[in-house]
Amino acid sequence: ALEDGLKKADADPSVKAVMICGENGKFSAGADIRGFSSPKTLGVALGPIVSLIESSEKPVVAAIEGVALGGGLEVALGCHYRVAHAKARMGLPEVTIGLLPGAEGTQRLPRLIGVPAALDMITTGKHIPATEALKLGLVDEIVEENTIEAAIRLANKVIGQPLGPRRLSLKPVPKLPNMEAFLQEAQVKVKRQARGFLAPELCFQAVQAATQRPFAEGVRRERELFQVLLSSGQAQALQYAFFAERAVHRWATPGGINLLFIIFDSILLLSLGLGTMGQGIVTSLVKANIPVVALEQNLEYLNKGRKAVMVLLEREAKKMEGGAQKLDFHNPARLQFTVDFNLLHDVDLVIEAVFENMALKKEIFHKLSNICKPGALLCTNTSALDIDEIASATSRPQQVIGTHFFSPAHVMRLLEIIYGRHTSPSAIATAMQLAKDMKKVGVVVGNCFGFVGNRMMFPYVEQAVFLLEEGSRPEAVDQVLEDFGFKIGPFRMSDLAGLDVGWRSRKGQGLTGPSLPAGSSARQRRGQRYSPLPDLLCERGRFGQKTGKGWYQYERAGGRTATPDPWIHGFLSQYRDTHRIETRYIDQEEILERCLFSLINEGFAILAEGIASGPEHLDVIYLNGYGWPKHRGGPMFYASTVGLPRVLAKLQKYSEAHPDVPKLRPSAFLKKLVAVGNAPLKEWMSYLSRQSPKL
Ligand SMILES: CCCCCCCC(=O)CC(=O)SCCNC(=O)CCNC(=O)[C@H](O)C(C)(C)COP(=O)(O)OP(=O)(O)OC[C@H]1O[C@@H](n2cnc3c(N)ncnc32)[C@H](O)[C@@H]1OP(=O)(O)O
Ligand SMILES: NC(=O)C1=CN([C@@H]2O[C@H](COP(=O)(O)OP(=O)(O)OC[C@H]3O[C@@H](n4cnc5c(N)ncnc54)[C@H](O)[C@@H]3O)[C@@H](O)[C@H]2O)C=CC1
Repeated sequence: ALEDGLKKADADPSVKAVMICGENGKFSAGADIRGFSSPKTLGVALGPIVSLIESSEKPVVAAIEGVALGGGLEVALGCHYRVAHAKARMGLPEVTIGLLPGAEGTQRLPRLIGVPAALDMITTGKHIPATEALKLGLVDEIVEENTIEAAIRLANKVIGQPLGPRRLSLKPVPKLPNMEAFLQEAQVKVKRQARGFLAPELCFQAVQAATQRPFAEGVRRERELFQVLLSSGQAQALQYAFFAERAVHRWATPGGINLLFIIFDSILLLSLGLGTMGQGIVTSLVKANIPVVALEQNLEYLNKGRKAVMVLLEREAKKMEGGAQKLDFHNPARLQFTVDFNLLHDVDLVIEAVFENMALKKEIFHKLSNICKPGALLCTNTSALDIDEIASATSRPQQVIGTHFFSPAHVMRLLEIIYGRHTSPSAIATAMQLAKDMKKVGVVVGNCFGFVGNRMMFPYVEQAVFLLEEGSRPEAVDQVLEDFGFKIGPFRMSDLAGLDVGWRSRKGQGLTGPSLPAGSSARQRRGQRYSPLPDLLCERGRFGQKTGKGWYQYERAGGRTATPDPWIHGFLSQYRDTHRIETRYIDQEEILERCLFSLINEGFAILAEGIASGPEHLDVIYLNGYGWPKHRGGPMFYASTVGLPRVLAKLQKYSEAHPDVPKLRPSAFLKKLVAVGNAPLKEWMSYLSRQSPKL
């Protein structure tokens, strides 16, 4: 249609200029992402249309409202002038779906805004606001009122002016005094951050081509690189992740009730507990413009928490400087700190984040139930405790729900929303809306120990520790998983989070410490293999980064640079001697498969139990809360690319070698999916006789 319209306009002498706009206040979100996997649309090329726009003999002005993303922005780059609404956003996000701007964008953008800014936009895929676009020279004008009228005004003004200087393909790429050195440094940075993710590196190469070749040759290079990415499994994984993230917003209860209309504008929210999590939660709420009261148990904790929150908010305010939105956190109507429980009367929603202790949580929920107004929703940030038991301490279990944030809560996007036996649909809807307002990804899951994310994480960490017992080292295991794409491996992660957290939980479960029955075997608990290694480290005061020693050593307590620790190596070999374990060489494949396949196996068990609605939910949880590499699409998608028969065969092999490790025993659901012929991921749930009874 664009092509037809342009040709008509060119042929009609009464037409003096052309304005291109979108419908309903949006310019364009780019290509239809679903189209990339459909052979029908592969033949359609946008590049030649962009060239056609640029070569028009009549001025073409883009009127950008809402978004101009991907192919949409490339269309705008073909226009001779660009007018944007002040609230519009622009970007070339192709890299985030595993591609590069394939309609000549990598060649035009550097010619317009220079190599550093273009490289930044293209390799990160970030959306920039119109104000920034104006500063960069990406748009010619921004307006507060009617963009289309402003674009028409501009078009009328420029009729008759020479178009040559406005055709980006004819412009040289602006020179940098040190282009060579700049590009080298930029490439190193892109590679370091990409960790096996192809698209940023190929985006870089396409922009580099713009600096080295004439426009037409640069376009050819862009096309070649685009084809490489298009046929890579990584692009498919990222596009799957894009739609999976949107699919988790569509949830329904068994009766099909779906309520998502709760508005948070005037809600007063209470955050209870201002420790590590409370601080991040309060920061996120203020950022989301939700009035909040933060409550602590005494003035000492309150002042400590307030200070930490203020530091976080100052930092956030700095990041937002120059933008349209301001953080309003000095206003007591927006943020209050208190130790006065009487303020609970007025709040609409409470998020509890006190110590992880069932008796304390029950005591608090009982109090909340007595004090809060009848409609108030009571949320708990517990990471593993039973939501139903917490709800049983209240007279309104239908209004109790788990809202499991991830640390640091003002950064991590995931919010696991845990539905108890009595939780009402409107409570779920409210929590989902809260996630949306906080710009987080809410995923509704059922209630079980560890919920979804942590429950899948337990076998992964367990395998990592077993591998140490058998002969590996923390740095070897971490390296394999970091090469796979995780930002940090399990041991670095455990040092960061603090080994004492798990130790406390294991003591609570009677797996170690004074409550462990006398005469228990060192490496067995309840008939299953158990590794006391993490407990032994804790007993020696090695809690990780906070104490300067854990699975690694650090420069000081609180230090962040992990160095392999010879003490650990000696300790491990002594441990193996004590327990008569023969040290063996463990290769990378075994490390990867045992850690990942045990996690995936747990995922199948979760699906079969109806704790999550589908594999996409598990993948969204892992992509947004656990640093699973995006270009691998999440654990369940990854399993589908490896092939379920292979996952099953490997689990069977490892399970036979370690019969006392139940988490390696293949789940019945996985076996069933293999038996029906390696069903594709989209069909998995149709092989369960009862779907999501808990949702
Ligand atoms: C002709 C082929 C020739 C190819 C030549 C190469 C051209 C290229 O260089 C390649 C490209 O353009 S690739 C596409 C680049 N564009 C993007 O990545 C934008 C992705 N979308 C967004 O960021 C947000 O949805 C956005 C900011 C737009 C809106 O966010 P919201 O939070 O308001 O809404 P969402 O819930 O995200 O989205 C609403 C519904 O729209 C669907 N959707 C959005 N963008 C889409 C897109 N580009 N393709 C297909 N579906 C898309 C989205 O899935 C959601 O659907 P439902 O969940 O069913 O409602
Ligand atoms: N730290 C983490 O990475 C994550 C923790 N969680 C969960 O979040 C909750 C809080 O954890 P953290 O913030 O790490 O703990 P924390 O120990 O840093 O903070 C807990 C805070 O609760 C306050 N508190 C205790 N009793 C109180 C009472 N009666 N009234 C008001 N405040 C009270 C304490 O003074 C303390 O400031 C726990 O349930 C934990 O399992 C969930 C996700 C991640």
